[in-house]
Amino acid sequence: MGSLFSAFIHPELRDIVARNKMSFLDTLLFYVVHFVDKLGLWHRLPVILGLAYLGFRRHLHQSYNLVGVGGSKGHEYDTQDFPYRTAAGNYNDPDDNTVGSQGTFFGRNMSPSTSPYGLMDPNPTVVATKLLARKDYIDNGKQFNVIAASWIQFMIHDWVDHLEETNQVEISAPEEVVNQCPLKSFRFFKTKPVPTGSSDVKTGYLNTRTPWWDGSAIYGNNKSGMTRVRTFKDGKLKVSEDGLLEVDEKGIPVSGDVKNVWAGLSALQALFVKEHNAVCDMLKKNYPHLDDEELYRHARLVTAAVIAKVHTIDWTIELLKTDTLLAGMRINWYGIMGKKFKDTFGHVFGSLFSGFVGLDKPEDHGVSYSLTEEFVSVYRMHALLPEELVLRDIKSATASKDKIPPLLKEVPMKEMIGKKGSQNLSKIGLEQIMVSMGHQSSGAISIWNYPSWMRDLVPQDANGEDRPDLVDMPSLEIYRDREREVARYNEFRRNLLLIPISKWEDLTDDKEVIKALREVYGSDVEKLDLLVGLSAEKKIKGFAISETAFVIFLLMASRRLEADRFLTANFNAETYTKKGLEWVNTTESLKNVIDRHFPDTTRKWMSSSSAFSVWDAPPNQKNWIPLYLRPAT
Ligand code: HEM
Repeated sequence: MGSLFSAFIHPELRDIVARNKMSFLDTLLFYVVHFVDKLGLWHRLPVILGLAYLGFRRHLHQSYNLVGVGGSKGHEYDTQDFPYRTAAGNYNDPDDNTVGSQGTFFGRNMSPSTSPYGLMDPNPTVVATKLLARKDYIDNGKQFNVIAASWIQFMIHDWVDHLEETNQVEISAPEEVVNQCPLKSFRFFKTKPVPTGSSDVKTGYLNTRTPWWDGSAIYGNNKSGMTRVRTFKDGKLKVSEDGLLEVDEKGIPVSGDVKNVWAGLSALQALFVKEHNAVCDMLKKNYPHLDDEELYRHARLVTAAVIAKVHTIDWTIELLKTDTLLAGMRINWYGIMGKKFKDTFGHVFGSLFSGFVGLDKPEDHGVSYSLTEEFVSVYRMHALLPEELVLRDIKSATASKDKIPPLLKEVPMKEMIGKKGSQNLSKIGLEQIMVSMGHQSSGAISIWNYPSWMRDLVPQDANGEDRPDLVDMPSLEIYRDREREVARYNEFRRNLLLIPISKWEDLTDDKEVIKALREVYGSDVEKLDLLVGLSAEKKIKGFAISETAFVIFLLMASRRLEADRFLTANFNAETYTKKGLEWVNTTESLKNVIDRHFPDTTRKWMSSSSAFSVWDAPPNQKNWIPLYLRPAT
């Protein structure tokens, strides 16, 4: 494109455009996107124009922000031989049976950081103490509740975790902050670097969970994990009589993933075990000839798709509460013609019209599916967690007009994690914890809002056993991003074609925050750690996360759907069974799932439209203007 146009591009983005060797059309799209960015305009546009912007932006990221790590390791196969989700996530991608299986490389959304700063520059404990540690609890108002916080941990435990080394590192707090650090020093295992055998990204890291949206947080990530959770009768999973997860002789829950669990996560695992078992009952009734294995396989497909759907058209639209995102997420699932059209005519005219789900074949945009380092980094959302769980009394109270159950007690979060958390959960019960979490606002993703109790946390290993070394989580998270060569904030933005900041005032209007940023990073905005930048960034109205994090979501949320054979080519009655597919197609929200297992609970205790907003929030008002014709929210 001529020099006339390039003069208008932010100087630091010119290099990125040149490095990416963009095609003519893409350069044009980039100009449009960049022009809108310069005016800070996209989220203020009417829905239809906002959607066009997001479509252009996503297209650019699909072309320039998918970096494969490690290359192809597997082989082609006949997909008909594997009409089910395997225990370790292999045999999903038709071209390579290993793609997305346990132990494969994390991909990247950009090259590893070129930052000149060292691993300890500045010391992670200084960053954590001065910029992350919670001062006064900031919550999310009525928008997002503690179920929503637990939900995203439930998803993280489905998607990602890094393989560690066996040798440890130690971080010590320097004198300037040591008095404010509950741990003067702490030890942890390094992330294990593995040679990729490729010349572009030479070292990579392995994902110990299956990155597909396959419900591995309840089904396990390999054969032994799967065997542990199954009853091998009628396809069902183990669940205890009180409806919670079974607990083994060591006091550890029996579930697909038990690392760093707390009661909120175990509750969601239990709820979806119940969902799986209910699907098994339904299938057995309709298809009495199916054996245990067949029932298990179909029920897993159905339950995993329900989870993916709840996340896409319920959780995400509460996280990013604007009409444009409401439209965008529904388009991802149903297409622009909407649910009624798709229910009537099936998947026709491609993804724009009918959504990703049910596409003829999976689409990976030329890069084998994986989740990425940058994806993990933007999901560092521990600030969502409160200091205490506020327990509500649902037994003695009768339903009040405002549907708010009386407060029972506040339980410190430390009492709700690990084995102690399991014991406490068994006293509380599934229904009570769901209602309690439903009525409690989650923490806001903001500076100075990292849970205090996580500064001396007892982590659990993959077997659910307490680790001997306590960790300072916010410091550890700063170290992790640097260790895995994830770009720092400004480089991250540039690589996502977002306008970088040139001074602290570009990041935030808060003078106190700017003062603290200067104290830690001086005037060097390039040094700013990603997690701090994501927490400090001015937010778009209605967004509970930063715009920078959102751009990774925009790319990866679609990818999780469109790259998966079981949500595209095999999302059909033959693979799921007719009744199984109907189950997915008639479940629209977490509320539907809760209602199925606790028929009275939401009627009695929930006023809000979504189970992810605080339950006493007023329901969404009917808006008579058709969604696509609405002005900006
Ligand atoms: C009580 C609840 C939770 C506890 C006890 C917990 C604890 C932990 C621990 C100990 C780690 C490993 C740190 C390391 O060695 O690098 C971790 C990683 C992580 N957690 Fe949490 N967490 C909780 C909830 C959440 C929530 C609500 C989110 C929200 C998205 C979340 C997202 C993550 C992510 C993205 C990682 C990085 C995974 C990786 O390195 O691959 N966690 N968490």
